[in-house]
Amino acid sequence: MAETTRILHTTLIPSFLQKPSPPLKTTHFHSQTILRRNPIRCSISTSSDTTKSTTTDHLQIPWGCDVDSLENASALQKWLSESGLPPQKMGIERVDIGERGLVALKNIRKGEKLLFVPPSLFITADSEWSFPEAGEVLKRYNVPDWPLLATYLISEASLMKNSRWSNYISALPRQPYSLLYWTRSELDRYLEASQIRQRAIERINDVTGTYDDLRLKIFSKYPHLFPEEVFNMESFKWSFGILFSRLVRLPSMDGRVALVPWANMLNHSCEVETFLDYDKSSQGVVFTTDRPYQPGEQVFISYGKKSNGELLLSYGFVPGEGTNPRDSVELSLSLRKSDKCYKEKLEALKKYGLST
Ligand SMILES: C[S@@+](CC[C@H](N)C(=O)[O-])C[C@H]1O[C@@H](n2cnc3c(N)ncnc32)[C@H](O)[C@@H]1O
Repeated sequence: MAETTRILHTTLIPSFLQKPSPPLKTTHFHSQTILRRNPIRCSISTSSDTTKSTTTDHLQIPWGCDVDSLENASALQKWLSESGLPPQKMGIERVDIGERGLVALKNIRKGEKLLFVPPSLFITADSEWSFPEAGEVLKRYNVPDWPLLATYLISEASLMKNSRWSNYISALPRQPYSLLYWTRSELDRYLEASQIRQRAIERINDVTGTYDDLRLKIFSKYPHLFPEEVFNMESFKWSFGILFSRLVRLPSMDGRVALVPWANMLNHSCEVETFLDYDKSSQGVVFTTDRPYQPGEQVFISYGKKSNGELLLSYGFVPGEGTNPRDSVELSLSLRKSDKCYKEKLEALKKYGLST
C-alpha cells in the first residue's frame, strides 16, 4: 500500500490550486445529458451517544456495501475475469482477520507469483473520466494525484451502474475503517498519550482543508460538473478513507499510485514480507508468496513495516496484541546545550541513528 504520510505531505498540503491555464472553451456537456449522478441523502441519526457527533444529520453514501458484506463479491469477480484478470488461485471470502479477504482455493507454493492484475484495471490519475470535462477542469488547475483521485472516485461512484468501475465501487465499503470518521472526543479518549492522536488530527485537517480548497476554488465555479449534493465533505471523507486504506504505490512503475481492484482485497499480516508491485515481464500487479498456503487459508501481503499506530492511522486497524514485531512508540528527548556532557550525549544519539 502507498506510504500515505509521505504522499500527503508532498502532494496534499502544498497549495496545489494554482491559477488555471486559459479557460476551457467547452461549455457543452454531452455526457451529462445521458449520465445522471446519485446525490448523497440525509438521514437522521438515532445514536444517543453525545460524544459521537455534534450534528444529528448524518449523510449516507449511496454506493458501496457493508464493510463485511460479500453481496457484491461475485459480481466483482465475474467483472474482473471478463475484463482481463487471468484465472486465480484465490477467491473472496469472509475471513477472521480483516472481515473479507482473499483465500487460497488451491495449494499455493512459497515463491509463487500471484494476481497478475493488468494495467487496464488500475485506477490512476490518468484514468478516463465518464465526465471528461470534470477531469479537464481539475487538470487545468494542476490538482495533484491524491485530491484528483478522490474526486474521480466520487464522480464515478455517483454514476452507479453507468460507471465502468461500478462493480469495483459496489464492493468497496460504504464506510471504510478510518480515523477520518472518529470524532475529536473519540481521538482524545482512545488515543490519549499517543502521538498518533496529533497525526490523526493533522490528517483530518488536511482532508477537510483539501476539500474546502477544492470547493472554494473549483467546485463553486463549476457547479454543473461538481454539484454539492455529490461533492461534499461526507463523500470526500469516504474517498480519502478508501485511498488511505487501498492506494498502492508501485515502485516498478516509478512510484506511481493506483487503486488496483482485486489486489485491494488482500489483508495485511505482520508475519509476511511480500509487497505488491508491477511486474514488467508479466505486465501486471503481482506479489510473490513468502510462505505456502493450503486451500481455505487466508493469503496475506505486507502493507509495510509499520507500527500499530501507523497501521491505525492509514488503514484503521491494529494487529492483535503482541503480533507486530515492528510496533514502536515515538519518544521525544531533549538535550540542552548547557548540559556538561552535551557532546558525548549527542555522539551517542547519532551513533544509534537518533536525530536531534
Ligand atoms: C486493502 S483493504 C483489504 C480488503 C478489505 N478487508 C475489504 O474487505 O475490502 C484494507 C482494509 O482491510 C482491513 N484489514 C487489512 N488487514 C487487516 C488486519 N490484519 N486486521 C484487521 N483488518 C485488516 C482494514 O479495514 C483495512 O483498511
